[in-house]
Amino acid sequence: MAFSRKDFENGAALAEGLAARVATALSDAIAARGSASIAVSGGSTPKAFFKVLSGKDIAWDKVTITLVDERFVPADNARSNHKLANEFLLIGKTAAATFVPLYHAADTAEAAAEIATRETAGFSNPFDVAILGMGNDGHTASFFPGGNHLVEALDASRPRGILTMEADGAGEPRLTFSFSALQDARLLALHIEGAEKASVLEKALGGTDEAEMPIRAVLNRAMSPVEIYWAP
Ligand SMILES: O=C1O[C@H](COP(=O)(O)O)[C@@H](O)[C@H](O)[C@H]1O
Repeated sequence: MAFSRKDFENGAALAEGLAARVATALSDAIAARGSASIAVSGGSTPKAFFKVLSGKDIAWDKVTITLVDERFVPADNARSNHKLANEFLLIGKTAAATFVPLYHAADTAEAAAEIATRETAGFSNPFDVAILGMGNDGHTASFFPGGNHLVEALDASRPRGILTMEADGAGEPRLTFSFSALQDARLLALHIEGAEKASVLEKALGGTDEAEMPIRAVLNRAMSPVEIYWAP
């Protein structure tokens, strides 16, 4: 288990701190390899972080952005993570980046996952940056407790790519990067806010049952150290 935790006074300070860390990681990647890749989470937590990151003065035209996970819904759906990215991240300077969605208007989520796996293969090995979130049920990405493909999704030996996931707590069918594709990101961060998420994190750190709390896979056996960013 390798992790560090940075606590901030409030969400605004966290957004500044995490955006500065990510901007430096992306700039370092561009300097070293000529391009950079980042996978970001959706949900309600990342909005302030996205806004600060979108103002960072880096070579966004050399950056590819995708999502850690997505609902099987089009980008105009209120629950789409792509819509969240459009509104809070792909604005300002970040608009020069290339965005690669996970959702595709295929007949099935499985068909969309195959397309997304093909379209992300060129820049996800490994990601320069992956920013994970965590739900109060201990899910991260779309690794949900009770998920129909949870075992495959958490299998580190599985080829990196996108899987589908259905679970009682997930709402729509989901598309998610595999654990294998996220766990070796050069910068692997977990962004959580609020007292409840702090308690969920403590519980996760106190056990090993990944079926109960899939975030434990990341905390316990990711290849990269996990940098935890928290604010009340
Ligand atoms: O379903 C999702 O939820 C998690 C956590 O979201 P939050 O609203 O509690 O911040 C998120 O990390 C994931 O990307 C999203 O699809």
